[in-house]
Amino acid sequence: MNILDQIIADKKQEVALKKALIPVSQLENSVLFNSRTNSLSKLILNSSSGIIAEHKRKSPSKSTINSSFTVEEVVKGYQNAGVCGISVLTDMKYFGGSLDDLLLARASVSIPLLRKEFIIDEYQILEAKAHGADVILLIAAVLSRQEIKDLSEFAQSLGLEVLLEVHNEEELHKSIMPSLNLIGVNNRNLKTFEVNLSYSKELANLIPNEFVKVSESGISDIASVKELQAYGYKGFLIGENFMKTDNAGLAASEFIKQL
Ligand SMILES: O=C(O)c1ccccc1NCC(=O)[C@H](O)[C@H](O)COP(=O)(O)O
Repeated sequence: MNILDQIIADKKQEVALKKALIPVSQLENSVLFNSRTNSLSKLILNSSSGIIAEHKRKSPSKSTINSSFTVEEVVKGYQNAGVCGISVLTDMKYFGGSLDDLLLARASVSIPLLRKEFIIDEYQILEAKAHGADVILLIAAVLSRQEIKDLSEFAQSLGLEVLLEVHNEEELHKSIMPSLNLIGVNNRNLKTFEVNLSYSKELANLIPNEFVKVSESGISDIASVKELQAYGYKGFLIGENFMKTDNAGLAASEFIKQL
């Protein structure tokens, strides 16, 4: 079993447990559930940098990245730096995140928040909305076309945008449909952890222009962003490069000033 299969097997158990503990009605009655959402895709299209900065404590590929920052200081630093949106990892076992992180982020900033999660069930989309997300992630490698359709349409019916993540041509072709807003190419192979920006470059022309193109993972220098911009990428999801420093917000600010 590769790491992605393991994460999904754990996630199925986690979701079943949470469904038994917290009823849908509780999520739907939460204060944030009926609040308005912000469009990440519009902000990216109107920005010159397109940076989506990630709150990431640890990862399966790198173990601990940073455990000393508070969520509030990271996300406020990112917002002050001028990022378009913030990705908040909510998986506890593999990334050290939680839905409380998302809630704290929502209380601290007004810019769009992406719930970075392994979404396999509508229940997790209701959780995302109830905890202040504006965007959800769907990973093509772990979902069928029908599941992507059902989950993305459900998210959009709640006012959430959808970032669909692919890693190869087959996943991209399977997934293209109108109920997506952004298409992200993950430069990290989630089964082997190999990182290579060539994945974004190879898929760039195959992504229809109506979707905002996002390049994800392994981005650590300005030259890479400029190169990817030339391939039509407007959004850049960056986690470790900022989180591994002493001041994630400052690192993001210095990065954006050079763009
Ligand atoms: O980051 C990992 O090791 C990882 C392993 C297995 C599944 C997902 C994983 N990461 C999720 C992400 O997509 C990244 O956190 C995100 O794109 C930012 O990447 P980076 O800038 O390289 O931290």
